[in-house]
Amino acid sequence: MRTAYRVETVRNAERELMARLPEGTLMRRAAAGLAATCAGLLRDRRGRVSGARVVLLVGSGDNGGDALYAGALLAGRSARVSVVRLAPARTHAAGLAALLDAGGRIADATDTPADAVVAGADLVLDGITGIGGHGGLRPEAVPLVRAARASGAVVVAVDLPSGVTADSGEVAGEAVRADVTVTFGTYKPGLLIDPAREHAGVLRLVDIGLGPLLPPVPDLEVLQHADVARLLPEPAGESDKYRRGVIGIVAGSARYPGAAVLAVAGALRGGAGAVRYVGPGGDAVIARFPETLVHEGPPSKAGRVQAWAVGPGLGDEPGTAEPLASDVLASDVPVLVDADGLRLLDAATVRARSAPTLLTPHAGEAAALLGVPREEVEAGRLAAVRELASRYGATVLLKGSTTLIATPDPTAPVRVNPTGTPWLATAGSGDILSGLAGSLLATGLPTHDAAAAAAYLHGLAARLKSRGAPVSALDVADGLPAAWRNVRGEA
Ligand SMILES: NC(=O)C1=CN([C@@H]2O[C@H](COP(=O)(O)OP(=O)(O)OC[C@H]3O[C@@H](n4cnc5c(N)ncnc54)[C@H](OP(=O)(O)O)[C@@H]3O)[C@@H](O)[C@H]2O)[C@@H](O)CC1
Ligand SMILES: [K+]
Repeated sequence: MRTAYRVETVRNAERELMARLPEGTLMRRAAAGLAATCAGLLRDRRGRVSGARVVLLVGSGDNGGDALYAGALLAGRSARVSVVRLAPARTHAAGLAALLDAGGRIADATDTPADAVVAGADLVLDGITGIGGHGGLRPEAVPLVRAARASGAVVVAVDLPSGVTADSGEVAGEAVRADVTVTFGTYKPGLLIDPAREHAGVLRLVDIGLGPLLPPVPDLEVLQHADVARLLPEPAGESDKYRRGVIGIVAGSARYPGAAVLAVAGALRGGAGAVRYVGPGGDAVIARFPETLVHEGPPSKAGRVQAWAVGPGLGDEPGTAEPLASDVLASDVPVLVDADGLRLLDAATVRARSAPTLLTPHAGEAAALLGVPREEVEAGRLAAVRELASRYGATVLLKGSTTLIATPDPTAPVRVNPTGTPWLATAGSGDILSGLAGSLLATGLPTHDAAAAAAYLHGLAARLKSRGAPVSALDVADGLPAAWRNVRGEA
C-alpha cells in the first residue's frame, strides 16, 4: 500500500528525526537520492552524466537547498550545472557554497537571460518550492518554468512540483509540469490527487528515514494488487448462492433500459451468488443475462437481498425513480446510490439509515449534492469527497480522473484508486461500477472495502481491455474476470 501524509505531519516527523541526527543529514540524504535519479535520467537521455547541462531553479527555502546539494553532486560528476536564483538574497547559503565548490555557476547574474539558460538544458531541476509553498507560482517564475517545458529538457520536481498545494492536490494558478517528481520521506496528498497529480509525472520516493516516525494512520492510502487480493471474497466449499450474497439492482427505465443491463453485467462479476433485478428493464436484462432473477413490484417485495444498488438510468420522470429509491433506502441492508438515485437524495434520510450507505457520484453529481459549481469539485476533489461523506454520514466514492473514497469518519484515511485509463470515461461505465460495487457489498465486504475493490477492478479491467484503444462499458464488464485473476496473481 502507498500512503500519503499532510505537511503538518511530515514536518512533525522531520523535526523529531532531525533532533536525533547531525545537522544537515536529512537534506544530504534527500539530495543524494535526488542526484541519483537525475544521473539515471541523464544516462538514459545522453548516455552519460559528464558534460550534461543541468539548470537548477532555486527558490528561497530548503527545497532550493535540496536542488543545490543535488546539483553539487552532479557537478562532481562533471555535469555542467548552473543555478538560476529566484530570490538571490534568500538562497540556501550552504547549498550554494557546495555547488560553487563543485564547479557549478550562477546564471542569474550574467548577460544571458535566465529563460535562455533554461532553454539550453538537458535537465531542469525545480527547487522553487516544496512543502513550504503556498499559492501558485509567482510571476517571476512563470517564464522560466514555461521555458523549461518548451525546451524539451527533462523536468524533475524536487519533493513537489512548485505551485501545487501539497495537502489537497489543488493548483491555484500556474504550477510546474514535471516529467518526474522525486519526493522525500513519504508521498504528499497533492502527488496523488488531480489536478496536481497531473503535474507530478512519474513519482520516485526517496527514503530519508522518516517512516518509523510517521503515525500509523495516514491521510491517504492507495491500495495495490496485494491489498485488493486480500479483500476479494472467496467462496467456501459449502457456499450456496444465498450464502455468497444476493445483490438487488434497481436501475433502468423505459428511456434508459441499457443501464439495467450494464448494472447487472457488473453485478454478475462481483462475487455475489445471485443478482435480483427490480425495474422496468426486466425483458432486456433477461434477454442478455438469463441467470438474473427479475421482479417488477417494489424492491421491498422482491425477496431477500444482502445489498441494493439503486440509481443507474432510473431517469427523472416524477413518480418513478423517487418511490423506488425511497423503498430501497428504507431497507436494513447496505445500499449503494448512484446516478439518478442521487438526484433526490436527502441527507437526513441517509443519516437515519440503520445499515451503511455508499454514494457513487461523479463530479457533476457531487456538485449538485453540495450545491456548488462542478469546477469547484474538480479543483478540490479531496475537500468535496470529505464534505459529502460527513454531510450524508455515508461512504462516498467520487468518480473521476482520480477516484477518491471517503468514509464518514474524518480521521480515517481517504482512499485513492490507482487504476483506470482515460478511455474509461465512456457512457455506461459508471453503471458497471455500481453493479460491481453492489455485488461486493452483498458478499459482506465493509462499504469502503467494497468501494475500493470495485474501483480498482473496474479500472484494471478497463486498462486490460483497452491497451491504448477505446473501450465500451460492456468491454469493461467482460474484462472483470481477467482483472480479478490478475489481482490475485493468477494471470
Ligand atoms: N525539513 C526537513 O527536514 C527536510 C526538508 N526538505 C526539503 O525542504 C522543503 C521544505 O523547505 P521549506 O520549509 O524551507 O519550504 P520550501 O518548500 O522551500 O518553500 C518555502 C519558501 O518559498 C517561499 N514561497 C512560498 N510560496 C511561494 C511561491 N508560491 N512562489 C515562490 N516562493 C514561495 C517562502 O517564502 P515567502 O516568500 O513566502 O516568504 C519560503 O521561503 C521540502 O519540500 C524538501 O524539499 C528535505 O531536504 C528533507 C529534509
Ligand atoms: K519543487
